[in-house]
Amino acid sequence: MNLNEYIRDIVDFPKPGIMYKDITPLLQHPDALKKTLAEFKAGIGELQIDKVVGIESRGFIFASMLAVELHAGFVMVRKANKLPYKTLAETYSLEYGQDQVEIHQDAIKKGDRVLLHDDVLATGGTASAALRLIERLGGEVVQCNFLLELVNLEGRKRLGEKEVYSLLSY
Ligand SMILES: O=P(O)(O)OC[C@H]1O[C@H](OP(=O)(O)OP(=O)(O)O)[C@H](O)[C@@H]1O
Ligand SMILES: Nc1ncnc2[nH]cnc12
Repeated sequence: MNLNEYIRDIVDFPKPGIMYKDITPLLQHPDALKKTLAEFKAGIGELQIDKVVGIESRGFIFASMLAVELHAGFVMVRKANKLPYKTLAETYSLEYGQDQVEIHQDAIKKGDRVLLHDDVLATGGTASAALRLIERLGGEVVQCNFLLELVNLEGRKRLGEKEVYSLLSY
C-alpha cells in the first residue's frame, strides 16, 4: 500500500498559490490509518517517550493515537485563547498567515522526554513555536514526526538539530 495515494492535492486552498495537501482520504481508509500508525511506530523504535505533543488541529489525530500506543501522556498545543488554564505562548509565521500557539504551563515536567507530532511540516513555523514552548517548560524533544513534509519550504532547518521523521515528502 502506497500512502501517497491517499493524499489529495487541492489547488489554491486556502489562498491562491497554495497547493494544499488534504489528508482526509487517508483518514477515511482504515488500512491506510493502520499503516500510518505502524510507520510512525517503526520510526520511533525504542525511544522512551513520556509525552506526545500534538499541534491543533490535524496534529491531534495521530498524536493521540501514538500516545496510547506508547503509553505516554497526550498534550495539546493549541491556537491562542483556546486553553483554559495558565498558558505559555509563542508567535509564528505560517505558509499562509501568522498565528500564535499556546501550551498549558503544567503540561510538561522538567526532563520529560517528548515526541512532537504534526500532520504537515511546511515552513516549520508552527513546529518550531511548539518546540520552543516545550523547551521553555524543560521538556526534551527526542523526535519531531510528521505525516508529510513539503521539502522545498525547508521547515526542518527551523528545528535545529532535532531528529525529524516524515513519512511522506513532496
Ligand atoms: O510548517 P508550517 O508552515 O508552520 O505549516 C504547518 C502547519 O499548518 C497546518 O496547520 P493549520 O494552521 O492549517 O491548522 P489546522 O491543522 O487546524 O488545519 C498544519 O497542520 C501544520 O500545523
Ligand atoms: N500546503 C499545505 N497543505 C496542507 N497543510 C499545510 N500546512 C501548511 N502548508 C500546508
